[in-house]
Amino acid sequence: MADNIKTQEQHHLDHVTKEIKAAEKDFSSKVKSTKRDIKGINDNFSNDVRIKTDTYSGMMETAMSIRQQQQMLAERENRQEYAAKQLATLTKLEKNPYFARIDFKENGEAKPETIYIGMASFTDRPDHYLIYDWRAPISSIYYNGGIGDVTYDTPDGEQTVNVKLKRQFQIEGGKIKTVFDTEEVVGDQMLLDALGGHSDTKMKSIVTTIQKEQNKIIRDTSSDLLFVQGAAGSGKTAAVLQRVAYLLYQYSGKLHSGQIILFSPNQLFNDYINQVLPELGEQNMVQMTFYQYSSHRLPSVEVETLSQRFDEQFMGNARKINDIKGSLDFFRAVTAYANHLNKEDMRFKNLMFQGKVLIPKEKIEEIYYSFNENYNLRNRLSATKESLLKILNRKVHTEMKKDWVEEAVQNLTKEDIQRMHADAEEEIENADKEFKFLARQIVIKSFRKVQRQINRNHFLSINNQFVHMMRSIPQIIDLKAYDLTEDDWQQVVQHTIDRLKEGKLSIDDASAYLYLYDLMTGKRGEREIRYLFIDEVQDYSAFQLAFLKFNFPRARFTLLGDLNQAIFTHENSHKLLNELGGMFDKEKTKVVQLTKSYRSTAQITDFTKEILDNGEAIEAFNRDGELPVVSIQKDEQRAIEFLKEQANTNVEEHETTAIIGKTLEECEQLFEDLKAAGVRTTFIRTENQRLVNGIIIVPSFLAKGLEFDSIIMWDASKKNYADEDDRQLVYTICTRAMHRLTIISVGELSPLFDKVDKSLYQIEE
Ligand SMILES: Nc1ncnc2c1ncn2[C@@H]1O[C@H](COP(=O)(O)OP(=O)(O)OP(=O)(O)O)[C@@H](O)[C@H]1O
Repeated sequence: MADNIKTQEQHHLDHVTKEIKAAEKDFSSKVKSTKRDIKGINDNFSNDVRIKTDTYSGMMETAMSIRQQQQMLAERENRQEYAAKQLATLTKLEKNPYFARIDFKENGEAKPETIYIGMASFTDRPDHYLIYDWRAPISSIYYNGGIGDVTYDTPDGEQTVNVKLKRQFQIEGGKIKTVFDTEEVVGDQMLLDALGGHSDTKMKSIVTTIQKEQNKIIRDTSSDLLFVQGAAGSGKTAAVLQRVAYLLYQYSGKLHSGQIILFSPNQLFNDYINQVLPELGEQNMVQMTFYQYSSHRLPSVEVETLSQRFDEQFMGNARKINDIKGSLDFFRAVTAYANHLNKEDMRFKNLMFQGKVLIPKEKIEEIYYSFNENYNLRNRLSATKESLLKILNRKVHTEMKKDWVEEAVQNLTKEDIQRMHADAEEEIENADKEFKFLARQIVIKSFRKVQRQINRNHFLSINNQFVHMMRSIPQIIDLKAYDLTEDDWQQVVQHTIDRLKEGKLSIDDASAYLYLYDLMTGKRGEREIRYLFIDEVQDYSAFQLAFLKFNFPRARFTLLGDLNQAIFTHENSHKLLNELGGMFDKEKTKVVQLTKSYRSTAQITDFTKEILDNGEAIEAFNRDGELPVVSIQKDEQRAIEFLKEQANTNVEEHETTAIIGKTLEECEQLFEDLKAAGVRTTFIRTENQRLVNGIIIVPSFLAKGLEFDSIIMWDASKKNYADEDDRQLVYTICTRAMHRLTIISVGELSPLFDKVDKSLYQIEE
């Protein structure tokens, strides 16, 4: 790049920096002055508010002046908050104001216009933009095309401009480090620089190098369902996080981060991504795992954890039944079953008081079915509750006459009695009335528990209902279509019942249980949430997705997945797309494919794609590295020795290294063995831990969505990965590597690597 261009650009940068600094000064003094104002208002509160409480008008005047003070305070606080936010943005901008410049001509205009694009917009006077936010409509030019005609979306429809110049910058500490002009969409060189760095325990934003396909995902505002099917490392997670930032910008003032929810594969992943949005100047959305969502709603049930789910082997009939439980057929069956409860079969529990039946379940059932057919489950339940509360009220009188109440009245202390009167403000006329008053208070107080039980639907017997539903399924679903007999089904149901008796549910059963409960109680779902994201959607069943749709009825869905990385649902995940089709309006469904893999070197991507049966479509990004190493060692001791050497090399080269084992137990053993061999590692046992630098050991099911400079796959032997079912798991493990992949096998290598061309890796024996 000619020096004079760099000089000119530095000149421009100096000017922009100067303006930013001036604005910073301005906002900084605004923050200070509003702080002073707020302190002043608080200090002078008693002086400024004229307290007059003698007369009605005096009281009114006092109330008005308090209100005025409060309004003033709120207004100053808003101003201070705004100024502080602006100041924070400017401080960030000052360090790195922009990363690109575009010169373009709009239709019919003679002179090209120049814009600079950065992390936030900045104007030195109204409507005079020195920097455009990367999310502004015009900034799409940068992501959508190279030199020549480029089309982008504006609030008024599509626009085409003719791009004359596309310039990219790397700026550090107010100085331009590099400038380069490119003809491409986003230059490979810039992407190479971004991808060539070392991984971190926290994911970073990709704003400067967003790819065209990713930009489509980020800026989509028209789909109710956006389904992104992308290869490992194709930037699904990255795109979705920038999408959240985009939506918050686009709908600023109307949408806040609490209305966006992200379902992620595990807690470790949540921790890994939680810096991206703050880095982009936005707040994090709500993040949870499906397990957390289910177990939070079922506090008295132990829902199967990730690790337990992973260890569960479904064979033969159990597998077919699991397929049913995850299907849309089953979702519809639960819905149909709940509908029939409007007529019969609702299960109830007695309402108890002091160990005795207060309102028997037969009575509750009678009330429940006394309402006419037009009632639905929701208003049938609320009408029943109303009746039960009335009955409870009527029972107060009878209960007051019981011995225990008389005794309780006699045992009341003076303070108790005073307190009861203070609450009720009733006059004492004579001893009899006084006794009745106190007895009534005592009964009402002890009935409160029953009242709470009524309000919280505790008279419904969800466990019995769930069991009854499971038993009734053969009448609703044609089991033959799933190659199962009724006996097969009832056997598995018995297992579920036994589990439930111990207070446990599998994650699939928990979804059905919750859905049934929601229908029984007429729950309408969480209406606040406007956008729902699911990462690693291939590990969800169609049932779970339909359940989430039911629970978040006003949310638009963005689903990200890689059918090749289904580690829980296996082959079944391929049906998912079809089933999804039925849940959303076709017109408002968009499917985007991302085939280029950015995470790994070309050598690693070329190797990993051959593990798959249908990996041809995956395209490696042109970043060079070493060939993956496959090391087959005779016995465990030699394998540990090799592992130790490799781990030491990685540490010397400052690479973050993850040793990924298949199961938790295997990792535990390896951790002990390595400790004995003098290798320091951190063992990630649960998803609640944090990622740390250095060497970590992590079980395969917790490695989802994560990445590391270097991956060592531990024990890729035939005995460990014999099953065809493990193909996707092996692919998921190997694709976590950015720069280096080492596969160690104790004994014969898994046949899942048989298809990989020998020229794509280096073998060490
Ligand atoms: N446009 C881009 N510019 C720079 N880096 C990118 C870009 N797209 C993706 N990356 C990087 O590639 C890596 C993989 O991205 P990400 O984790 O989002 O992929 P993914 O599709 O979610 O992968 P997986 O399904 O394997 O978990 C990350 O380090 C991400 O920052």
